[in-house]
Amino acid sequence: MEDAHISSDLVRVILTEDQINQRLAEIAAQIDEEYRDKDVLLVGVLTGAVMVMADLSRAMTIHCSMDWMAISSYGSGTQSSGVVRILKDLNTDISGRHVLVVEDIIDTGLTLSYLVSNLRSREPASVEIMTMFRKPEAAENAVDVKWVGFDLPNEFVVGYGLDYAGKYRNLTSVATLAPHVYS
Ligand SMILES: O=P(O)(O)OC[C@H]1O[C@H](OP(=O)(O)OP(=O)(O)O)[C@H](O)[C@@H]1O
Ligand code: HPA
Repeated sequence: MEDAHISSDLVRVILTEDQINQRLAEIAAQIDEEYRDKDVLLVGVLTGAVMVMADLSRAMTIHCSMDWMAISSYGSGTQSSGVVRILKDLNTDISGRHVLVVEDIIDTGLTLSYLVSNLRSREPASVEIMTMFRKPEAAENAVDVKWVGFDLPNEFVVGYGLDYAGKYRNLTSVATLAPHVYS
């Protein structure tokens, strides 16, 4: 029977829970300022953004609404399939609304470039992006991101919403996985 504790599968912690919380507080203060006089709709991208949406929204002190989309490009592995699909659309009509997309990670940037052009076609008052993590390759699919928590090295990481094969999302830090996990 494999060890049920997540920690036995980790090699290196890249970001601690404290670092994540501190950065979230800084970003939440900037978002408060930006949307002080606007009715902002936070759009979380399922499933990975659940953690950042919950923590960011509670670090904010202004009113906000929330909605969710599910988009898939990764299947169950570590490589983007390159094909982006909407699995669940918004419940909200965003025409004339100020939309802030909340993401866990921008890796290739494919998911967000598709999502942002899709949202813009619905004629919102504005669309901005907040992502907790960003990988170097994101620069290739130019998406204009207003708030980035952390720039990460180009390796596969898990935790704080990020999964491998559906697991590790509930890790409170961000870490790399041991080779035995992939074999
Ligand atoms: O910039 P990209 O290369 O497109 O990658 C980023 C996307 O990949 C992950 O989603 P995934 O499709 O794995 O779904 P999940 O959130 O349910 O894990 C992540 O949550 C982003 O939405
Ligand atoms: O490094 C990653 N980890 C988990 N999910 C991801 N989706 C894109 N990049 C990653």
